[in-house]
Amino acid sequence: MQLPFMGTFAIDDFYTGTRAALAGGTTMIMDFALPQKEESLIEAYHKWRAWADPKVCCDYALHVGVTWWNNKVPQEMAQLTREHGINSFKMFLAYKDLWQLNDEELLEAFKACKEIGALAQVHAENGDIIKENSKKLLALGITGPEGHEMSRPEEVEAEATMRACVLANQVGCPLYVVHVMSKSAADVVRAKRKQGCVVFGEPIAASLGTDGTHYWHKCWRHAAAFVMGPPLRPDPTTPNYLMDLLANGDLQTTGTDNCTFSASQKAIGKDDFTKIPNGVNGVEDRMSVLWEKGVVSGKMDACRFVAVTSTNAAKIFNIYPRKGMEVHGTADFVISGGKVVVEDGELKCVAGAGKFVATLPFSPAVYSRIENRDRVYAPRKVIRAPYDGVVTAMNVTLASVESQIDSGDTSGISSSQGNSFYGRGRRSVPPTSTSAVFNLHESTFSVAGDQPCDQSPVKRSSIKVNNPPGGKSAGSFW
Ligand SMILES: NC(=O)NCCC(=O)O
Ligand SMILES: [Zn+2]
Repeated sequence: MQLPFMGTFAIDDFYTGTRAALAGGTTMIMDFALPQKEESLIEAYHKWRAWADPKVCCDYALHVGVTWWNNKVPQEMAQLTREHGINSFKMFLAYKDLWQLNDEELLEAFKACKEIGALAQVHAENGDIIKENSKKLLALGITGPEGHEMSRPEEVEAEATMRACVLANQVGCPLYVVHVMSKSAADVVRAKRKQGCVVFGEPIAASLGTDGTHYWHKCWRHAAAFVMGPPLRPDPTTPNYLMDLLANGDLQTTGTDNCTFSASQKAIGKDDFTKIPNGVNGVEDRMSVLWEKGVVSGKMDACRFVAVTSTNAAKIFNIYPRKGMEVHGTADFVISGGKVVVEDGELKCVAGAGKFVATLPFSPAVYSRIENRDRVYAPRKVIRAPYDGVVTAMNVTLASVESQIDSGDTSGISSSQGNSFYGRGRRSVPPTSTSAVFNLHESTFSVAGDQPCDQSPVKRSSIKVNNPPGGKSAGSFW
């Protein structure tokens, strides 16, 4: 609501926006407080509270954006979590030169979230690629809304989604992917969840209800109305696909990213698609779109509808159980905070009646698995008896080794020296043990065939290793 963005302000403010939410059956919203570069996160939070508190008609909470990085930012994040009821932070992989963080900053932000029990959220698109593609398209004379989608196709969203999942997983941070707009990005979320990552995916009313073919509409005003980031996808099977994933549990919640601009605001970009303010509506329509495309279509039952529109988000953002709502398909009556605010289609909401809802850190729905993983997968050292054999003296030269061998004194030479590059021809070194038994568990292993501790008189032919001991790994270690 009223987001300052791309040279203007989103046209829904906290009054009209929350009024619309209630009219559609939504009794609490979560908005984003997004600091400008270098602006204090705490100041941005207070600014949004001052905008919202006198105007909201329903309850609301805030996510705060981490739109730039220095060593003060994690301190402010911790303070927001401790003192101001913020338990989620949004990081942008897009909007280069405005809000975009690089990978190093993302890692720091993810580490900070984990430390304070917050949920990391990402806007997943590769801003560097978008910048490059936009330049090319504009140079080709493609200035209309279709250029918006062409500059940031599915792959650009999927890459950033994958990168965010990997970075977050590497530091054990739970991740929430906002506005999942494409089949490819949804597939990444699904695959990462199957691999055990703690990641949640949120399609929105727009991506579930319509598609990106509108960007090619002949009426500029019509096409521009659909411009948002990441874009709606021209593949018309996308909404059904996302709904199926939502129905079967691969995606978890539904948002809107409600960020509306009038036609005249969109027209800031009438000659250049990169200047069209990004954002679409949805806060009033979300429940109806979900009911129609989710339940009436037969993809999900009423209980799953409640879960994906309300309960799952409440659990993830640690404000469950606190809300209760009975629905009859459309919002004939809406009760918010014990008061009837919609009765027979008539809105009876009051500005300032909503209250700020603090969100506490370490949401059990998010952190119980993280804590379990940390405990089970914690790196552990192998407990073993100390090595009590010979240790090679450092700075041993070839000459000194050879003179020791010639004199028959091999006590100071480790077996690895004996079989080193220089030692290959000297198999006449007398074995210190006559046993031919070879304990692979206690040896190091050379794919070249020679065992560094091999003192058996039996000369072995080379060993071809197709599979390393312990099996193959998908990683790079082997
Ligand atoms: N999504 C969008 O186009 N506008 C709102 C800002 C953002 O989250 O990207
Ligand atoms: Zn976003």
